[in-house]
Amino acid sequence: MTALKAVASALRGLPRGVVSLIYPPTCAGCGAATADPGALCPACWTGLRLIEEPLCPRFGTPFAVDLGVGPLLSPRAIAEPPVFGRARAVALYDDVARRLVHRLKYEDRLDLSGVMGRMMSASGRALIAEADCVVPVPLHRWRLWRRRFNQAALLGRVIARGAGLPFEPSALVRVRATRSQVGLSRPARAENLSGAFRVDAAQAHRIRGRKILLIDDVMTTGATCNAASRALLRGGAASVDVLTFALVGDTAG
Ligand SMILES: O=P(O)(O)OC[C@H]1O[C@H](OP(=O)(O)OP(=O)(O)O)[C@H](O)[C@@H]1O
Repeated sequence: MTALKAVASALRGLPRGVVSLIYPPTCAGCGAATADPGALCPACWTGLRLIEEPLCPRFGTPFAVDLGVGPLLSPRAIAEPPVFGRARAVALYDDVARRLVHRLKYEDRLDLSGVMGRMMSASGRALIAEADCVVPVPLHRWRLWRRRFNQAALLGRVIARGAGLPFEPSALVRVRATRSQVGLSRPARAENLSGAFRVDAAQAHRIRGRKILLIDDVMTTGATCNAASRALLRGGAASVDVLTFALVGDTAG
């Protein structure tokens, strides 16, 4: 056993209170002291713009007012119907949600995938109940080599484990080394991702005929999730729903 493993194993054996004395729990959003590990402080909770009903059944975008007329599609869902069936997200990509995603993805805070994944499990309960398996949006192998982890896979693993669903991180592959979507216009984002994914022929049996829950950290235009969903459906998936931590944009109307 390495020294690091021995320390980790010893810490696991200690009562939680003792571990908290050595590593006091801090807020996942801002780093302030909290009572419980993996929790958000009251200020970050308040700052998180959680997405609640009423919302567009396709994109999951919240409506500003409840017209009381049942499920209504957003203008965007009518104008550009997505390839996936339904998308849901925990929060609008604002302030606290942005900070959480950035800490996970760019500051190597892999531990945040636990609390973020559990929030996604709660927001995506209806989608999870109908899914057969969980597939994360893959990174191209070069990006994975540089970053050393795939944030969508970390979140997907937490969600799959919580739901008792099969986790399939290698069924879908990113075959083109696309540039980051950050800074691109809406049409350029769609162009960038066009044909970027395909189902690995050797793994196709894992998704064939299955209802897929596709996981990503953020949805902005939906170009990434559309391209990934298209590849999954071409590869034989029965349907694709999307669950992300954050959704860029404001209310749908
Ligand atoms: O809905 P869209 O307009 O497609 O944008 C969302 C995508 O953009 C970001 O990834 P990015 O391309 O920056 O790659 P990265 O995850 O490797 O940083 C994000 O992680 C989503 O995958």
